[in-house]
Amino acid sequence: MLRAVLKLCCGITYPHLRSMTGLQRAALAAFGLELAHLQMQGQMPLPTWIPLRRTEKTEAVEQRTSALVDEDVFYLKQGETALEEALKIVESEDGWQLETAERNGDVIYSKVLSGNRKVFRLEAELNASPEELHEILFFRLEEMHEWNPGIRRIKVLKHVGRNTLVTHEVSSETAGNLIGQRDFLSVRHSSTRESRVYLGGVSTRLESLPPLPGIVRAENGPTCIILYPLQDRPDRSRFVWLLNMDAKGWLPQSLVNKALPRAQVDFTKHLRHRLAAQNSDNNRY
Ligand SMILES: CC(C)CCC[C@@H](C)[C@H]1CC[C@H]2[C@@H]3CC=C4C[C@@H](O)CC[C@]4(C)[C@H]3CC[C@]12C
Repeated sequence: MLRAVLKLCCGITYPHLRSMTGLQRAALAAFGLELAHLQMQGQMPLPTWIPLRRTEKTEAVEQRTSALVDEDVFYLKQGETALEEALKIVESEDGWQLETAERNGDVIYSKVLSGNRKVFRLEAELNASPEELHEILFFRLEEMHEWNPGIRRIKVLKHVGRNTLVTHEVSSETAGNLIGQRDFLSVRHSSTRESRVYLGGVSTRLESLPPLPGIVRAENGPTCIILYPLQDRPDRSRFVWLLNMDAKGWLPQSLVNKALPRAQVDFTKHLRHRLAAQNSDNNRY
């Protein structure tokens, strides 16, 4: 019954949704996200394509659990593969061109992959150890909007073990973003090897979170961040970030190719401020 009512509502509202603007769209997007979360927490019925026999409860629960386990394995594999593929790109030696060299020593190289996708590799030194950055950039992902105005919000939709996440990321409409608001649905995976931290990610799909009205769903190809401790200063890190993004929407490629390295520079600037704030807190107490 509830499902029928929901379907009816969707049908009736569809033409109006298409003509919505501004705040209304944002409200609707938030509503959609909440529904998706309810569904993930099992407070809403699963879609009909999961065969559940409602009369035999235990069997239903078992089926649901095994479906989730398959799903977990899927995300885990997707995350690991993304990291491997991104590392191959970032560690490839040929075809990189210097894009920008900032006064503070940060550099961005770019490279055109087959299929004409331009990817960007930022290299910087940061005033924090790889573990501290791992904490900020992975385990405390949902706090990112607090220190980075380029991000509207990040929500972890699913945890698979400690090192794999499914996340929904929404960029801001403002803050030097030439391109307009985008959202991303990603699987993110982290791993640690010999005091280095690797963060990988790629766009993924989730039936319960289709693109939101009014926000263009962009796509991440395999991307990664590598955090190396500096040999003589283990409290500092070398930060290497591969940005591999299809911003989608009808935009001139030249505009996108300017906005992406700019977004990397901005991101790094905000990350530095975040680290500086943390360091001054530590000195105070
Ligand atoms: C220019 C327009 C299209 C996009 C601007 C926003 C970009 C720069 C934002 C949107 C989503 C953001 C990502 C969201 C989540 C993560 C995972 C984290 O572990 C490292 C940072 C990283 C990878 C962010 C990097 C910056 C990011 C890609």
